[in-house]
Amino acid sequence: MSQMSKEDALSLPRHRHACHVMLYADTDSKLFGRYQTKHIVLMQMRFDGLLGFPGGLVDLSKETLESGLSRELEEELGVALLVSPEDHVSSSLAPAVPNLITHFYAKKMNESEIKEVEKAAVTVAKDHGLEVLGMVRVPLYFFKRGGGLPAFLSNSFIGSARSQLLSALQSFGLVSQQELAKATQQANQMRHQSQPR
Ligand SMILES: O=c1[nH]cnc2c1ncn2[C@@H]1O[C@H](COP(=O)(O)OP(=O)(O)O)[C@@H](O)[C@H]1O
Repeated sequence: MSQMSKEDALSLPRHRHACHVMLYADTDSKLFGRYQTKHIVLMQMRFDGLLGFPGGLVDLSKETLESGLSRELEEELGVALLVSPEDHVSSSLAPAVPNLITHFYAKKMNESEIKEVEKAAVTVAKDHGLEVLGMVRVPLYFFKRGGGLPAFLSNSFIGSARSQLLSALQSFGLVSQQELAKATQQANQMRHQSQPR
């Protein structure tokens, strides 16, 4: 991923710009009544079967990065979520799409706000069942045989969504560096094992 500042990205004349956001919250909920889950992180299953973050292309002739992202969120999540310039995390050239810059944001909410988003995404969001097949929570824990975060990371992701997720989990302190290294290593093994022979 070739990162650049938001200002440098905005000064490139012929590039298209896409913005995506990681919504997250702290939680006390216990899985099976026993395992502390600590954090909620939202991603979505896209129409193409790939995992990604909510968001999309913005039109800088009509809107700012943040207002374009809020418009996309309204369509995909069914709620008007304000994303501010302070929520910006990184801007990068897209790995496989020419002339595309992806801007990544992260917004911390509380657990009840996240639940409202999940509810609206199913009930009122225009894109539900079409461009977006469903919101998913990222399992941030480990179970035996690679269950949890390693299994989640062994799925297929759109563009740089997987590396955006990994760097955000680390920089916001949601998963330790050591656990992330273990998760990516196990995920790679799982991907390898599931290749057709
Ligand atoms: O979660 C993501 N992280 C990084 N890049 C993404 C993510 N989702 C989509 N992209 C990239 O951004 C481009 C436009 O995104 P998206 O498909 O969400 O926009 P659209 O709904 O406006 O068409 C995609 O072609 C893809 O390369």
